[in-house]
Amino acid sequence: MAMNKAERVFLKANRAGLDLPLFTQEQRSVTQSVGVLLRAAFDPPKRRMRTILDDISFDLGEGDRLAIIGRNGSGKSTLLKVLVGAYQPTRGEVVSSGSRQALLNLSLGFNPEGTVVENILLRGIAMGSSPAQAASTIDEVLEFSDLREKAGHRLRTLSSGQRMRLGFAMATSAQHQILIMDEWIGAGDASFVEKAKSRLHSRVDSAQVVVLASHNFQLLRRICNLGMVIEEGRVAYFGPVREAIDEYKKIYQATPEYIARRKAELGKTAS
Ligand SMILES: Nc1ncnc2c1ncn2[C@@H]1O[C@H](COP(=O)(O)OP(=O)(O)OP(=O)(O)O)[C@@H](O)[C@H]1O
Repeated sequence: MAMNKAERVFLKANRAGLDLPLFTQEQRSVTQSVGVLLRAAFDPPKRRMRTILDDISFDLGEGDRLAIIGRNGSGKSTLLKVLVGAYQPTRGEVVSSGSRQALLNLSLGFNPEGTVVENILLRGIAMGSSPAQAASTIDEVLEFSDLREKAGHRLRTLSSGQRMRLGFAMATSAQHQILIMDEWIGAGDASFVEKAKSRLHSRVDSAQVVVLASHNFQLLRRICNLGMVIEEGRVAYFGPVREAIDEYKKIYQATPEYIARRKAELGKTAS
C-alpha cells in the first residue's frame, strides 16, 4: 500500500461492468398450502446473471472529487464496491495508484466474538498494516470512539451506535490518498457527529482523489468538482458537478416519454 510520494495518484475506470447472479422464483399459487410447501422444497430458485453496471469510464487525478448521483437502485453503492476492489469487474478494469480508503459500511467485517481491541488489530491487519502498526492505532481509536472502558468487551455486546463509532474511528485513523465514501456520516450522538464531521473534512481536504455517492446535492456541490449520473448501471452524464445535478433533476422530474427516450439512448450507447 505504501507508495513513493513522487508517484502520481489516480483512479481510473475503463469501460468497467459488473454482472451478478440474480435468484428468481417462478410465481407460485398460494391457494394450496401442501402444494406450496412441496414446490418450495423441490423447485429451487433459478439463477441468472444480471448486469448491474456497464461501460463505466472515468479518469480521476490529483484534486478530483467525483460525485456519484442516481436514483435508489441505480448502482451507486455497487460502483463504489467495484472501486474499492470488493467486486472484480466482469468487463473492463479499474486501476489506481495511491493508498485507498473506503468509508462504506462502517460496521462490516467486525468479528462479534472478538474484543474491541482484537477487532482494531484484525481490521488493521486486514487493511494491510503490520501487527505492530495496527497495535499503534489502538490508543487513538479507543480515544476517538470514546470506547476506552469497553476495550476488553466482546464486540457483540456493543450498541449499534458504539459499533458505528468504532468503525468510523478505525476507518479514518490514517490519512489516505484516495477516499471512497457512501453518504456522509450522520449517525451517533451530537458530540460524536461534530467530532466525526471535522475529522472527515480534514480527511477529504487532504486526500488527492475523492469519490462520494450521496443524495445531498448541497454537500456534493460543496465538496465535488465532477459529477456522474448513474442510470440503470450506466453513465447517463459525466461532467462538472453542477451540470450533473441539473441533468439528474431533469431525469428525476421526467415524463414517461423522456424516460423511454433516455432508455433508447442508453441502449444505443451500450451496444
Ligand atoms: N449482491 C447483489 N446481487 C444481486 N443484485 C444486487 C446485489 N447488490 C445490488 N444488487 C442490485 O443492483 C442494483 C443497484 O444496487 P445499488 O445498491 O448499487 O444501488 P444504489 O444506487 O446504491 O441505491 P441506493 O440509493 O438505494 O443506495 C439494485 O437493483 C440491486 O438490487
